[in-house]
Amino acid sequence: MEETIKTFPQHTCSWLKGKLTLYKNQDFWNVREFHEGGIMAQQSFEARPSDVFVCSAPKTGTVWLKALAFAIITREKYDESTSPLLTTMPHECIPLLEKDLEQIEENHKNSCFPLVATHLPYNSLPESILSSNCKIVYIYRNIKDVIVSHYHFLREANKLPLEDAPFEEAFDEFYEGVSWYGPYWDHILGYWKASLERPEIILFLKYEDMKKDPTGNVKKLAEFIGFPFTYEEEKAGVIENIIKLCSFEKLSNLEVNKSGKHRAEDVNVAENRIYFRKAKDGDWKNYFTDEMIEKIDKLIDEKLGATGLVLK
Ligand SMILES: Nc1ncnc2c1ncn2[C@@H]1O[C@H](COP(=O)(O)OS(=O)(=O)O)[C@@H](OP(=O)(O)O)[C@H]1O
Repeated sequence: MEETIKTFPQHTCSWLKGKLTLYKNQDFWNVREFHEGGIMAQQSFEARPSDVFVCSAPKTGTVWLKALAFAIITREKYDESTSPLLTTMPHECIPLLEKDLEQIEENHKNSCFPLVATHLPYNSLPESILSSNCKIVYIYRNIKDVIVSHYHFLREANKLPLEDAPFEEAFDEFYEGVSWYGPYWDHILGYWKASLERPEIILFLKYEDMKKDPTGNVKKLAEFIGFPFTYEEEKAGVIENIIKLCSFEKLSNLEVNKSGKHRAEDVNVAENRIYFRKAKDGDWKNYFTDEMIEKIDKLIDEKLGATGLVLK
């Protein structure tokens, strides 16, 4: 498969000094390994109706959503002082469809753990997920903060200091649609259209809304994935405890997330700390010029104006 993928349209990111090459297949850009994993999942993955998919474009709040979903479904077994989230990076708590097929199959055989994560666009999800009517939770975020987050993540993952990685070039590339699992607007649009057709199986969450109203959104999430909180749990403060456990302040200060490594055995090894940067709404204001603001707002109006989604 490696050779086939090398025949796809490709783009080497010059602002990353050529350290990253993305390939385009099925209308989205990705690194070779994750395209391979996605194609393998499409060919062989058999979903179970009880599987719950945590879906997102990168840098939109994936780690947060994973931590919350994990804490919600494991809350009978663990509390905020015993949770595996205290010692394990959230990405390692939920298998990734385009990477961890074996682990997902093991979970199917040996446990009732329902969570699977993926960054795949909706149109590239394995058919069995849709025909099994699996629940899908999707998170999206203001595009400007996603661009800044994407920039820093790739810069850090490729060990480039700020002065060697021009933000303007990273912006232009993202604007042209060349981003990890991008174009970002197409990613959102795929899940958005599907959520209109099948609202009973797709829950749309927005990063900024979750920050404004964590309790309401965590309750909504728990209900949607089939693990609603009881009245007694609400009274006992279980929701607030989960929110605190999964907060940026808590997770980013844990030793595992400060000094651990994600996929330590893998070619794509990354330091856990780079998944926890600032988590601030509006950090883009420190990076965008007026011209960038105008360009991206116009693009989003064109691409997503009809949806009513607000990404500015
Ligand atoms: N617990 C929690 N709460 C709120 N926000 C959080 C949390 N953990 C991580 N973050 C911020 O999310 C951004 C990373 O996005 P993703 O998790 O989608 O990245 S990835 O796709 O898994 O690589 C990245 O945003 P930026 O800080 O703006 O870069 C992280 O800092």
